[in-house]
Amino acid sequence: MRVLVATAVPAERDAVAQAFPAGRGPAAPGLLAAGVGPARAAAATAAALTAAERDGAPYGLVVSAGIGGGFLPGAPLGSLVVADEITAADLGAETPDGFLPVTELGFGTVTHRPPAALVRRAAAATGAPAGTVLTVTTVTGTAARAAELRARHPRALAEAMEGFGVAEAAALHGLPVLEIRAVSNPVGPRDRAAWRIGEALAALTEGFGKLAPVLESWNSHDDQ
Ligand SMILES: O=C(O)c1cccc(C(=O)CC[C@H]2O[C@@H](n3cnc4c(=O)[nH]cnc43)[C@H](O)[C@@H]2O)c1
Repeated sequence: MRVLVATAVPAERDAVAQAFPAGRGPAAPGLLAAGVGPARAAAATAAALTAAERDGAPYGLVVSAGIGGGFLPGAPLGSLVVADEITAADLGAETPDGFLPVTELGFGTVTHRPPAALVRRAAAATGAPAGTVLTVTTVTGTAARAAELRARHPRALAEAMEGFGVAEAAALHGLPVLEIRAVSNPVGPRDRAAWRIGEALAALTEGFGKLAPVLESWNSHDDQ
């Protein structure tokens, strides 16, 4: 089964590629630097999936991967998290009584759930905790916003900007999705000096090294 790994930027794509030094073989995934943000990620991922189908080499699994912000204490700097829920945190409406997700307005979806057995295997192989990974269109930059997100999503381990878009594209193609994030910064007050992008990229490489046999051996029929 072919696997497509969609990152936001080339540095993340290259960090994943380093885990597959030969760049080929059964475990080597297709790699796509899809762009930043859920809309761009969805469009680029959908285009790649359509092209692969057209070329007679369809993908069977899509993985959203990259760096992200971590909610402490579950996801400290340099750690890895696996999403068991991929949730669009700001897709909805503000009301005087608080935020309403689009689902409560009668539209669409706000959460995609990766296959449970795949999540378990990915978490076991990497040693990463499994939890909700939020997709936001604005990087959290205040303690108040971090507290609001945590209150609405108590299981959240991390936030990033692409997972939900990648998951929407995968769902439109009838494919399962997984999201893996390496924590580059805490979710909270903006402190650019505290970002540890190099450490997070190294964690991404190490994590994909451990994930390779899981991706290679997994097929959707044995998800239980
Ligand atoms: O605020 C800055 O100075 C700054 C510096 C470098 C990068 C950024 C980004 O906004 C990168 C967004 C990019 O990285 C992912 N990411 C990483 N951490 C977070 C986060 O805490 N919240 C949301 N997204 C994050 C995201 O997936 C994008 O691809 C800013």
